[in-house]
Amino acid sequence: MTSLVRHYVSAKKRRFQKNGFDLDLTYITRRIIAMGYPAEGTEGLFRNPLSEVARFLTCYHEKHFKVINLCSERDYNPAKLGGNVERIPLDDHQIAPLSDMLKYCRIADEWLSQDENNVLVTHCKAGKGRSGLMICAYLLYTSLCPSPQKALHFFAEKRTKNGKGVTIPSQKRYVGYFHDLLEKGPREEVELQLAEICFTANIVSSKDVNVVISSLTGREGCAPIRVISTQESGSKVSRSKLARTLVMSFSQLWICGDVKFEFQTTEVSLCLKQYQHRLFYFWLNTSQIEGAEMLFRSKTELDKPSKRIELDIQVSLSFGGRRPQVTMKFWNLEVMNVLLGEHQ
Ligand SMILES: O=P(O)(O)O[C@@H]1[C@@H](OP(=O)(O)O)[C@H](OP(=O)(O)O)[C@H](O)[C@H](OP(=O)(O)O)[C@H]1OP(=O)(O)O
Repeated sequence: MTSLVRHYVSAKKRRFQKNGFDLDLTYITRRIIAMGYPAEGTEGLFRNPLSEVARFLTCYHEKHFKVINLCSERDYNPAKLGGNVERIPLDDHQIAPLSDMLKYCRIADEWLSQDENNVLVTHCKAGKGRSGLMICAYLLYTSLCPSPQKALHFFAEKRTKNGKGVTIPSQKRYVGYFHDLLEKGPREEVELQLAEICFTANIVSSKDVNVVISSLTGREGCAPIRVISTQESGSKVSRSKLARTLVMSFSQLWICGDVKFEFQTTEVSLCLKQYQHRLFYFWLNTSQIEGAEMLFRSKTELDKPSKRIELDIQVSLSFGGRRPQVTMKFWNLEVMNVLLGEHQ
């Protein structure tokens, strides 16, 4: 019964089923493993049981495995997996800053180059989104894959039966950003002046929309820079219900680093309490924006879009100016250069 539940939960991911093992675990290459969370207690009934993961690793890779836990939402005692466990905490369904992607690659490279028999085991919760993001970064770092598209395809084919590995558009975008970092070196940190958000969607004709703009601030997580609500009369918003278009304008709104835009509507629950319903979100890194506009042409380009949004949605951000970063420091250019220097 538990086996059926585990198979159901691991869905289309390829499992390791040999010699009495049945785990949500896949060899992406001979030395790179992705797996689902090694869980204990009730969670172990429907995910990989931690004791089975420990037994597998000891049986196949004794003293030659290192585990990287990418979950920010849960943890376990590293000793239960032999002690050689490192954590790079990332939030579920979100991006990793480029510095964390580089950190992962450095840890992987150092470990794998120590001994031909060493393997690297990466997991998040499902071992698909966040793990895929980091493993794709490493496939590029080691030139095993020549392009972001090839890396994403390679991971998806190895890890899943339906070719759906990293599916969140912002995570895919960050694999592209990482490739750019490897090819061209770190870019100068820039601040962008956000001049306008233009939003065309079915929801505009019937609902008020709130946009929460937040910025990644290292380990403190994501801090809101600005919340814009079309309900507030003070904000500069123009709406055409017929054209289903909403335009929000700003004069002095500067954004920098890894920035998240989350679009929401205010809804009322059955018990008459107000709550924010998320419509979709996306991430960008300001240094990677080259033109004066960033455009999302359809629902498929947005992260975790709500069922309430129709396919033909369009969102654009217009930037009024750019300047070298002066007020905030997200990742240290010097350190990035040193790390990349050693790589090249
Ligand atoms: O792709 P989906 O919709 O199956 O979402 C995965 C989630 O499945 P769910 O939606 O809860 O059934 C999945 O959750 P569960 O394992 O199903 O609890 C994870 O959150 C996974 O992210 P990651 O691989 O841990 O980074 C999620 O993967 P991403 O969507 O973040 O790629």
